[in-house]
Amino acid sequence: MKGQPRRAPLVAEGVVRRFGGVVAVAGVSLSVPPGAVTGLVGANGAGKSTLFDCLSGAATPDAGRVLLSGRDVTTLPAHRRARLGLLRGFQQIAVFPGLTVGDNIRLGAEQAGRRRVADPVAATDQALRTLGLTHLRDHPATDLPTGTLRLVELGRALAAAPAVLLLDEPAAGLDRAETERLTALLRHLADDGLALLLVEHDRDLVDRIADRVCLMTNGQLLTPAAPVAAHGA
Ligand SMILES: Nc1ncnc2c1ncn2[C@@H]1O[C@H](COP(=O)(O)OP(=O)(O)OP(=O)(O)O)[C@@H](O)[C@H]1O
Repeated sequence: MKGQPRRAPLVAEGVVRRFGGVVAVAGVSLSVPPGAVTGLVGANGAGKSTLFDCLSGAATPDAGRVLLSGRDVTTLPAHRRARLGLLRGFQQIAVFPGLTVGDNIRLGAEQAGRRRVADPVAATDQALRTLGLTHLRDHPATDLPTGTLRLVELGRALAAAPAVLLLDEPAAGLDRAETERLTALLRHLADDGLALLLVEHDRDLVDRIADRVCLMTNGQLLTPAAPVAAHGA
């Protein structure tokens, strides 16, 4: 993490989410600081995806609050949170195959709204450059390797100028070289100021990239802030 500590742009306070009798998230408090990678690990069914849903706006908590840069966004839907700088990537790759790589990424910039991204074309160019995809700008988003499609999806989030990025299994389906490239990229984004929360089953990857790791079990966070390593300090 660079410089002085800054206010965490994303904070969860006592978040609870139930499905009938199942308490999927049982009172989780968490802050996701800028300029750092926070890893979220835990066994299948621990509640990680449900917590992500509550943070991103895909689900509304039954209790507790979600704050984005100090603003209570607990009941705001995902697209409104995106306009405030909270973006999420999914485990399942979701690019639009009928569009080019550039147009897929530009969608993210457009959806962010002009108040957040004044120039969607420039934001698209910047994301393409960051991801090393400029040469594929006019390529249809079909017949591309999984690793490239993941980058396109990441590009859509980056073009929306996120302050907070939630990534669910971003390395799923990637080979070793692609995983290395993604790891370096995510680290670079965090060092640039992004608040990154990462759910990842590849514990080795988490330990290499994360500034701290939160362990979730039975809907609760066991280790809210265990330091792992100093990156770029
Ligand atoms: N839509 C749903 N309806 C009922 N129960 C659900 C629903 N979604 C999740 N659950 C339950 O909530 C608990 C937490 O699930 P969740 O998917 O959040 O865990 P997870 O840590 O993301 O697991 P995985 O690593 O397998 O994705 C589990 O007991 C799961 O069965």
